[in-house]
Order: sequence, then structure tokens, then C-alpha cells
Amino acid sequence: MISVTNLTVAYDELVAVAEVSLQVPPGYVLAVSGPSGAGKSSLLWAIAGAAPVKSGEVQVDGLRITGRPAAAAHGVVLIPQGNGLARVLTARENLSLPLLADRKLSADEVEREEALESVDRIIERALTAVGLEESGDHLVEELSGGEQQRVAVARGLAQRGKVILADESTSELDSSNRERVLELLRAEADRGAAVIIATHDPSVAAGADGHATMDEGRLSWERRL
Ligand SMILES: Nc1ncnc2c1ncn2[C@@H]1O[C@H](COP(=O)(O)OP(=O)(O)OP(=O)(O)O)[C@@H](O)[C@H]1O
Repeated sequence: MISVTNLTVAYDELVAVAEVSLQVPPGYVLAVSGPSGAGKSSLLWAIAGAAPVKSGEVQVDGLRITGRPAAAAHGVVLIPQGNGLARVLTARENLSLPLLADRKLSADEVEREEALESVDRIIERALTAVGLEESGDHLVEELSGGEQQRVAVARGLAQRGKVILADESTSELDSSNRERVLELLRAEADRGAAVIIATHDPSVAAGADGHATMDEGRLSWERRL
């Protein structure tokens, strides 16, 4: 469960998120739309523990998010706008980084081998889910914008978070890949994640369980969860 209470995010004097409160239970998808600069990304970054919170708080399953390490430890996964991929690494390497960072590999070689094998399986499954099973060894900079966006989605899926924050994750996709990514995000909710999608696309908002809009940092409801 994501619980945001009276959250204000400010970059020095600029208030990007103004006293926003919302809750997203496991199994639900919330869409957040609104004009450019309205504060959607700042809201998602704050839930991911990576934006300057001035007042209010974010909790995940009752545990307060106080920074990026706390958010990652509580299973908060951000698929950032612009993808956040390392361009000179392959798609597969980009997926493996957060998984390996997260795993406390045992010193025991057998267990270590098994852990690495399971990481490989998770990565292949995620790449296949976004239709990029043939592209794992390509450098990110060799992929098209839409393919890079799908790699970023695969990286998010591979982490199997309790909270998935997708920031404009369909903006560069053709309609069939957009449908595919939306189905994958829905499947994340079905396995028990709480999902928030920031989007400019009315059809994405229409397919979500609830729809909120932001304007100048303030949030209002089009359709409540
Ligand atoms: N790191 C930052 N430092 C300073 N100001 C920032 C920073 N990030 C965002 N802002 C400002 O905060 C406000 C909200 O930006 P934000 O990116 O959250 O909006 P958005 O709704 O996601 O926009 P878009 O739809 O264009 O992605 C804007 O005025 C933006 O310029």
C-alpha cells in the first residue's frame, strides 16, 4: 500500500508538489496526468525516496520512506522518464545491475552459482515479456528510443517490486507495444503490486483503476480508486 500524506516537494523556492494525499492499495493501478511541469515526476520521485520532501510523508506498507535506500529496501521500483539506462552497457547488463546490487550473494560457490542462474532466468523472462529476447546483447545506445523504453520497463519488471512507479513509460511506443506494456503493468498489479503511471495519454488513463490529475503541484481526482 502506498500512502502519501500532505506531501509537499520543493526545489528551493519552487513548489513542485503541494500538499498531496493519496493511497494506492496492492492490486490497483492509478494514472496521474496533467500538463508539463505539473509535478507528476516529482510526486513519483518523492515516493521513490529521491525528491526533496519539504513536509508530509510517504509510507509503503506502513514503513516511512526516508530516502532512496529505504525506498529500494521497501520494494519501490521507479521506471524513470527518459529511461535512466546506462547507454554503454548492454540491455542485459542494465537489467542485471539492480538485481545484483540487491542480492547478498553467499560466499558459498554453489549457492552463488544458483543465485546467478536465477538472476539470468529473471532477466530473460523480463526481456521476453517486452519482446526484446533477441536484443539482450545489444548496447543500449544501439537501440531505438522505443526499444530503450521497453528495456527500462523490463528492468522495472525484473525487480518484482511492491510498488511500481512508471513515469511516461509508453510515450515512445507504437500502439501494440503500448498495449503490451500496459498489460505487463496490469499483471504487476495482479500479482500484488501497487502501480502508479504518470501519463499524457488519455487512453492509458482510461484503462487505469483510478485517475488523478495534477496542476501546479495540486492533485485532484477525475476518478477515485
Ligand atoms: N531537479 C529539479 N530541480 C529544480 N526544479 C525541478 C527539478 N525537477 C523538476 N523541477 C521543476 O518542478 C516542476 C515540476 O516538474 P515535474 O518534472 O515534476 O513535472 P511533470 O508534471 O512530471 O512534467 P512533464 O510532464 O513535463 O514530465 C517544474 O517546474 C520543474 O521545472
